[in-house]
Amino acid sequence: MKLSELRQQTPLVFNYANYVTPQLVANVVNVIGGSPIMAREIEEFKDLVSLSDAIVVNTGTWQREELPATIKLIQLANQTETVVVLDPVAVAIPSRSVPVKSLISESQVNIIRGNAAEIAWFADVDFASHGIDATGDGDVAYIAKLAAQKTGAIIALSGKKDVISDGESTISIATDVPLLATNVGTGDALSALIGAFNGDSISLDNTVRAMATMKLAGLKATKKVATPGYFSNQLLDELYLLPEEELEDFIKQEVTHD
Ligand SMILES: Nc1ncnc2c1ncn2[C@@H]1O[C@H](COP(=O)(O)OP(=O)(O)O)[C@@H](O)[C@H]1O
Ligand SMILES: Cc1ncsc1CCOP(=O)(O)O
Ligand SMILES: [Mg+2]
Repeated sequence: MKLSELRQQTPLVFNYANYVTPQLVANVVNVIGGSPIMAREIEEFKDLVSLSDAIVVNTGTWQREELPATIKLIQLANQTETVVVLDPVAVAIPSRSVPVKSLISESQVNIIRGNAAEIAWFADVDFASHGIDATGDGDVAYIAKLAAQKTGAIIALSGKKDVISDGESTISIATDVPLLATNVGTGDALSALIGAFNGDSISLDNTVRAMATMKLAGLKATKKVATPGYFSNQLLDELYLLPEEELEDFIKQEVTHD
């Protein structure tokens, strides 16, 4: 959906969040115009999925014992055709990849949002990482396309260059906003934004719009502040104030089709 539609429809975004960044994630959903809710009680899933427009599963602080509940959550979302976004934090670390493999084989994730190292794991390509961060170099457009073909999900690969691919079309936004990488949780918040923008229907365009929203708000914040602490607050303000026309112009100028 477009930004004005998002602000009108206030999509309810159910975040199965990590315990590091839920406040930032909830605020980003709120200031853009959506409505966040965080939960992890299995008894609540049926009600919450029936009320939600998007489900965002972040495995950042996941415990292995949560796997059956998470599969159940995604299966419920699949039954109601509610979009599911997966944020597979540091999935390339071998012990973390085991439950993610089960999750994607037993339930259908519609969109996977991760940094280049996380997405490279789905593409079966080596890419250097350091904990939650991607540190390597590689052909990110190729990696995103391959990951989309292997998983059947839309891939939203974030970094200096964002790439969105469904395995056929591949789209890039190469806008460098280094301060976005200084705040832990911008990736998690981006995944929730992707859920919000895809709340009415799942598409490459809606995913591009969400990625462009974070880049443009970050770019605008960078023009006003220069350090990470102020940047975090300014980013929320820029998301809150973002004019739809500016976003659509930014997309026209910055988005390239590979
Ligand atoms: N080096 C960078 N230059 C510009 N933007 C970046 C850079 N690294 C990350 N971003 C932006 O920061 C946001 C979070 O992405 P990323 O840091 O890749 O996720 P994660 O926090 O999950 O590793 C995205 O909007 C992405 O475009
Ligand atoms: C530090 C940390 N540890 C586990 S999850 C997490 C936050 C990850 O946030 P992001 O993926 O947005 O950088
Ligand atoms: Mg991340």
